[in-house]
Amino acid sequence: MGSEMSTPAPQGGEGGEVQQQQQQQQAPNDAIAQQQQMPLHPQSGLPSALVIVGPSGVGKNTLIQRLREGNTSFGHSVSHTTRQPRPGEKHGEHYFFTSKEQFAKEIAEDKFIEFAEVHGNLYGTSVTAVRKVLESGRTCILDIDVQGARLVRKTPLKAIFVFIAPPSLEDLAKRLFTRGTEAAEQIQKRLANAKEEINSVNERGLYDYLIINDNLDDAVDKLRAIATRALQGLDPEPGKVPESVLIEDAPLPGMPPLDPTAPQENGAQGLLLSEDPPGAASAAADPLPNPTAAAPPSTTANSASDKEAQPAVTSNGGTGMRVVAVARRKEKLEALQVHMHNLRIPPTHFLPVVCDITKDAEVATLPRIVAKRWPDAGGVDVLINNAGLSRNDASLMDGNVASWVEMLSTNVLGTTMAIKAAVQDMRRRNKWGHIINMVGLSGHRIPDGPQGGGFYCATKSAVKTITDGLRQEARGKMLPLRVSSISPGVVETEFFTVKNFGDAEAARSTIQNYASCLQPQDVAQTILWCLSAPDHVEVNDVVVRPTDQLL
Ligand SMILES: Nc1ncnc2c1ncn2[C@@H]1O[C@H](COP(=O)(O)OP(=O)(O)OP(=O)(O)O)[C@@H](O)[C@H]1O
Ligand SMILES: Nc1nc2c(ncn2[C@@H]2O[C@H](COP(=O)(O)O)[C@@H](O)[C@H]2O)c(=O)[nH]1
Repeated sequence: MGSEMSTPAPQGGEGGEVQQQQQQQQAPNDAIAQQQQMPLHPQSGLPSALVIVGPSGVGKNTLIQRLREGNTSFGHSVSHTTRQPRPGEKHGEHYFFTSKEQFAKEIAEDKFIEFAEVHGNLYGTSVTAVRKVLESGRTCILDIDVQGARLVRKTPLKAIFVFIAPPSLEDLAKRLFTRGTEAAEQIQKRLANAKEEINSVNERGLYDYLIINDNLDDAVDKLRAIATRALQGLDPEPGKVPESVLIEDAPLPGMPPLDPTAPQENGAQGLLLSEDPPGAASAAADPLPNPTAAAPPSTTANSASDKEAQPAVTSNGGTGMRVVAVARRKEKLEALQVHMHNLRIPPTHFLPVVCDITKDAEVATLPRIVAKRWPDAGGVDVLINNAGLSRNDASLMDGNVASWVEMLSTNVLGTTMAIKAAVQDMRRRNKWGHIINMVGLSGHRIPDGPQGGGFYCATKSAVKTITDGLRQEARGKMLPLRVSSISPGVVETEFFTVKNFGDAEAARSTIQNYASCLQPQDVAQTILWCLSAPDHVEVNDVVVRPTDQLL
């Protein structure tokens, strides 16, 4: 996720030095040991510290202020910073505003438990500031960035770590702009760093709690319960950070306003999911059309990221479908978004979402994202599972196990988790739509070849069985869910490039073995045909291949 988001870690120049110095900060507790009259690691029963982390503008200070209102049990460690004070900020109250030279001197004097370069300025927590609060028998609150949290984790300071996340990057951007304390350029920098900071939630063992600061009162209540534990010196409760966390992406900035007189789509929504592997496309004989597109009410599709996805996604033209395109590669989705914009498809009808379909928590969030972005849409009515990743080092005799795992988790588990998320959304609304899985010819036969496409074919056979199994399950429960699969032969997509680990030349020579290939539009048309069948007709499987493809 978020390859464009830069990291907040210092790089080069002053930042580079900071990083080196941080690395030398092997035992920040040395500084503590030298200076302490009382230990920073209180005995059990005494208050723990509370470390609050989160991207700039998420509301950390607001929450801390609300927590401390009328409650003297919580103290705030005042940090040092080299950034300029904002209007109204007071030295010694909001920060100790310090010159770079003074900050460097204090680093050399081992004054800090942790310090880091954040958004271009230095920030640090002094031992004295923390001790001052602890000595008064209160819980000390540290409001620090991710790098600082990692460093504090290594000290003996007994603390509970809480990550505050925004409901979406869009909300975060709004908050920073509304706060109005930074210039646009600084806001862009903070937003660019936010994605990486949010990703730190997935670092095992870094945080004890995750709070999404959506409704402020709810977030304050949650923080108060955690802070009370810290005050009582209790250990954090286990399992309070989900295994994987996805925060919805912000829309692309800078799109020109749409022409209000341009014709508008209307109607259905659906998801288009695609495999979107880090490289390109795949296997022996029948690559999947990378984009699979469209459907009525709400369509979600995985692996909608490739250029080839465009015809499929844009095939919603004239059908009134609203399409959610889901893929791992943000830059591909952005290109698709620009393309849709140029086609005058309004944001009400096309929603790109970055999501790794091998991550259960991310996939499970998709219907919630659709509901939030398109509250009028109801939910997901159509799911198109396009996941189809193949690797050329996956022979059954001596293949790479990592490639087997990658194919299995993308093609089989990704598809199944997406089905579960879509079906649960349909059940919640008691509105049953259509699920279309891309099986491919590989789900029906194994092509010849010394490289061996057997494992890929096994995953596609599994998708075929899952398609049939889902239909049986729906029938058994008397649900009017329609389940179809499409089995294309060779389609000209990135499939072979991914299969060859990005080697475009190898991909080209594979494609040249075929006089002609299917184009993504051909597959998109087949999808539309399945969807257009009257309610009492369920297309089960459509095999479609280039006229001159033999096997
Ligand atoms: N739940 C919320 N809903 C809407 N707005 C909020 C919410 N929480 C905080 N805000 C607003 O968001 C803005 C940023 O909040 P705040 O200054 O507390 O963020 P912060 O995380 O401390 O930022 P920084 O790290 O830059 O110091 C403020 O204008 C605040 O009023
Ligand atoms: N590592 C540290 N990070 C800190 C400290 N004090 C604040 N911060 C973080 O910096 C950003 C920006 O703060 P702002 O006041 O300029 O908006 C924010 O996210 C804080 O969490 C510190 O002592 N160490």
